[in-house]
Amino acid sequence: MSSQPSPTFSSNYSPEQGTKDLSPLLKANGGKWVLTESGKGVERSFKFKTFKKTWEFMNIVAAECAVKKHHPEWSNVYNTTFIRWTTHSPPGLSEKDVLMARFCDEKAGECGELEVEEGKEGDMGSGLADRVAAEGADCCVPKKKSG
Ligand SMILES: C[C@H](O)[C@H](O)[C@H]1CNC2=NC(N)=NC(=O)C2=N1
Repeated sequence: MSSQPSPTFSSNYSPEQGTKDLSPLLKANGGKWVLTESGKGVERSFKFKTFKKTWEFMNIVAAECAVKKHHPEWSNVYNTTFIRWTTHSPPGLSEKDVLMARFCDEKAGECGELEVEEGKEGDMGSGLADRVAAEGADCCVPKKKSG
């Protein structure tokens, strides 16, 4: 048994509020999300009947990301998508991460989410998301204003 990480919130999200908002979403409290090793994010996998259903769900999430101006670290293979919510700047768990995690739970239910077998949900898709985050992402580097 390894010890549970504790959450690290973004500097603009009070730990009191964050803890209150996040707690019900965590597996430890009957939710489905687990904290990342660093405590700066939450992650879980979602499984659906088909690729089409999975893609539909990802489309719904992507549309909400555009509204919230907040993106996930995620990956997909066939009928499973792995999603991690973390904020890059300022680093840690932000209110948007918690809102988006809750949004995903709700929409996945509406898309017919299937149970992932206990013990099999573990690292599904996290390796791929880690690689993209480490090698590819220049998403949240503050951009210089042009002109
Ligand atoms: C300007 C824009 O809002 C920022 O770059 C946003 C975009 N989406 C983001 N998403 C995530 N996950 N973390 C961020 O820090 C972040 N920053």
